[in-house]
Amino acid sequence: MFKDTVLSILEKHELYISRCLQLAKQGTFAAMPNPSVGAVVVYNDKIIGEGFTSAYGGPHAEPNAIASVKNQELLKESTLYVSLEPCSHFGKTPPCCDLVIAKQIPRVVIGTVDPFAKVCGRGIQKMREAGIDVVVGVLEKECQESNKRFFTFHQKQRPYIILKWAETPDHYLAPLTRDNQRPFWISNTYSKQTVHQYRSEEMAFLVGTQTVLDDNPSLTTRDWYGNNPVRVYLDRTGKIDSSFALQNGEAKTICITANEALVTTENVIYEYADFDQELLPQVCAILYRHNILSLVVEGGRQTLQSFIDHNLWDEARIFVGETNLHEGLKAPVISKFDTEEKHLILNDTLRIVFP
Ligand SMILES: NC(=O)C1=CN([C@@H]2O[C@H](COP(=O)(O)OP(=O)(O)OC[C@H]3O[C@@H](n4cnc5c(N)ncnc54)[C@H](OP(=O)(O)O)[C@@H]3O)[C@@H](O)[C@H]2O)C=CC1
Ligand SMILES: Nc1c(N[C@@H]2O[C@H](COP(=O)(O)O)[C@@H](O)[C@H]2O)[nH]c(=O)[nH]c1=O
Ligand SMILES: [Zn+2]
Repeated sequence: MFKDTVLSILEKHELYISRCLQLAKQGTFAAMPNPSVGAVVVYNDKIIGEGFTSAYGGPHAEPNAIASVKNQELLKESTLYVSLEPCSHFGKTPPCCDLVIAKQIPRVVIGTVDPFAKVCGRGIQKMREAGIDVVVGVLEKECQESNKRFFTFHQKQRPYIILKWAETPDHYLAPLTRDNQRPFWISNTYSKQTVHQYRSEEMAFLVGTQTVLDDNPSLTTRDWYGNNPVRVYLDRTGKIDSSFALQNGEAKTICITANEALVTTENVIYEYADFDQELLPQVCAILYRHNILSLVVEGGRQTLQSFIDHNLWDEARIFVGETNLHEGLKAPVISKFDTEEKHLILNDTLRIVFP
């Protein structure tokens, strides 16, 4: 298709990095906490090899792309395109930059530098020192966006934070009074299934104390495929005991508390915080220590509003149901945001808002 078109070098670079980004999407959730990367090998304007990051612990995109090239001799005259700088450290796999050097690939085009402190330019430097022609910064913003959880984690030392709640069209989160320890459902069953899909995609879900007391949530992935997220809840004094679902051992669970008499059990890891100081920076530091790249804050109102008021959010997913409540607990308010998408889920509207 492109044979008869004369593409500038930059257009070619952008074309192949775009393909890397398409490939990277295939690995996004399985690779976490690793970034998902795409790589293509190009010989004489033709793609001869492709790869993306395997599930966590498996080979990275570059070895996968290189291994897919049938005639390995052609690597010596090819260009490797990759959406993130090839790694230079020994993690679960050996450094990708060493493989690129060993295969004598003469040119490498990189989307963006790796923000991870152990790499961060070292992969590029090592390849240049080996005589490889390295170009950096093609579709840089798009490449960073494709690994937004990983970039937020390394650049801000906190997880990528998604706020999520369901509200009525008249902006209520829950009725005023409750007579059982179950959630009051505002959104429909397909929205609920969507939330369970989110639970399989993001690394942790957090709720406030009152939500645990009122709803007794499980925060598990029951209505979708995949793993349960890490469950996190706030419990300053220690009101939540083993009768609550969050302590049933179904998933790794972290309780953030001020009560140092609470000791970690098989089912709950207690992390201590000073609730007289700003709590949320402490929550972020604890989750960073647990290597949690993404967090969904599920409620309730006070907890969500405190993340909003501290500007500690990267995305909000708001499910708007179809039935008014007329009175109740008011939904959180985001008074300023940059962009908004709207999707229909049967009669619910899903608003996705970015700061
Ligand atoms: N429609 C929906 O999507 C959802 C609805 N809900 C509903 O929301 C209701 C609960 O909301 P709400 O009453 O606002 O309670 P929360 O669940 O937000 O819990 C509030 C409590 O958590 C602790 N806490 C929260 N944020 C902070 C902070 N920044 N610093 C220190 N402590 C903090 C405090 O505990 P302490 O006072 O002990 O220090 C506070 O009283 C429930 O009825 C539930 O059904 C909940 C989730 C989602
Ligand atoms: N009521 C309400 C939600 N409530 C959220 O879901 C939690 C219950 O999770 P689980 O016990 O795993 O099903 C509950 O504590 C609260 O955080 N979510 C929604 O998508 N729509 C809704 O209408
Ligand atoms: Zn690598």
